[in-house]
Amino acid sequence: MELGWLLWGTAVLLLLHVLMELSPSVNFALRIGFYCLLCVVSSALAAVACLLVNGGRTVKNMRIIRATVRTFKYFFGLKFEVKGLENFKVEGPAIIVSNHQSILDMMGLMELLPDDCVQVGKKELMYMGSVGLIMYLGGVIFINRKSTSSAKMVMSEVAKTMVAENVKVWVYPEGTRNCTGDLLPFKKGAFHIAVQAQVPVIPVVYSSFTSFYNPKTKLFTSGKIKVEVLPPIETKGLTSDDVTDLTDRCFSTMRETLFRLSGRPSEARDSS
Ligand SMILES: CCCCCCCCCCCCCC(=O)SCCNC(=O)CCNC(=O)[C@H](O)C(C)(C)COP(=O)(O)OP(=O)(O)OC[C@H]1O[C@@H](n2cnc3c(N)ncnc32)[C@H](O)[C@@H]1OP(=O)(O)O
Ligand SMILES: CCCCCCCC/C=C\CCCCCCCC(=O)OC[C@@H](O)COP(=O)(O)O
Repeated sequence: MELGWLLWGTAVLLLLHVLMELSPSVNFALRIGFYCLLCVVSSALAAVACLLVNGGRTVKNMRIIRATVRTFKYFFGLKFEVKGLENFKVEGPAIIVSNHQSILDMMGLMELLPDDCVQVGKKELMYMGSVGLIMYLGGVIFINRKSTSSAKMVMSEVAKTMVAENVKVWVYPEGTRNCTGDLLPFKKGAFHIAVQAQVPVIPVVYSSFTSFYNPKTKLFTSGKIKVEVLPPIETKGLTSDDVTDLTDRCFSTMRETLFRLSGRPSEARDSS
């Protein structure tokens, strides 16, 4: 009986392996499916650990989540080459902004995440079962993207609490995933918070995933991701009138860095 199961198991694994080799679509679906399964199962396990160790919703749980998610890269053959980590060492709170390419970004996020740092996420993520639960327990700030006024209210509250509680806040200023190898125009919420709280903005840039991950062409192989934490941009003395300029400056620096890290030629930069 047990030998029968073993043979069936081996046959199914072999079949999946052959299908993955033959078809990029099957390879992509299985690898993404496995990633989602890993997220769901690890979130459930991490949630139990968070509840046992810290008792409820607190940024301290991010340490447990970070340690869990950092193991994921080994399953997918992903390597991170990180530079500039010393730029996270600012006194007190800060706003961290980074580019957002895919759901795979959670691995890159946790690879770098400093202590006492929460992320801003869309409200819909809260309803993703154990994944929503772990985000809630880690202190993720959920915003309703369908209501500008409510999102702005939550962001303004964040500006106050991040100073009171001495936490850093990680925002994806593009506001959505974008896997084109370029940046979408930045939304200004993160920069408003930074100015309101008078805290620095720390830009983080991940090189383009397009050489190893592309949902359109069903590409998902192993790969190397270069990451750079850029020097903090001070906001002391800036007012709401300076937010547009601050946003534009940060966008230009990050775009330049993205192209450099991704090895994109300068003609391509100028023509886009
Ligand atoms: C194992 C499992 C893993 C577990 C991992 C756990 C980690 C989980 C990580 C989860 C990661 C999940 C990752 C994700 O889920 S990413 C998706 C969610 N994140 C975001 O959307 C963040 C970026 N978005 C913004 O910052 C937007 O601006 C918001 C959402 C705030 C509003 O967007 P909206 O599109 O509605 O409006 P608008 O941007 O056109 O702005 C309208 C006007 O308002 C002005 N304005 C804006 N804000 C403020 C303000 N605070 N005070 C005063 N004014 C403000 C603004 O300048 C503009 O005016 P003007 O300039 O045109 O005159
Ligand atoms: C009871 C319901 C059960 C539902 C189970 C759902 C299973 C979910 C499986 C895998 C989830 C892995 C996702 C990890 C977290 C990803 C966060 C993320 O990257 O969200 C995207 C968001 O930044 C921007 O959203 P859009 O690009 O605007 O869209």
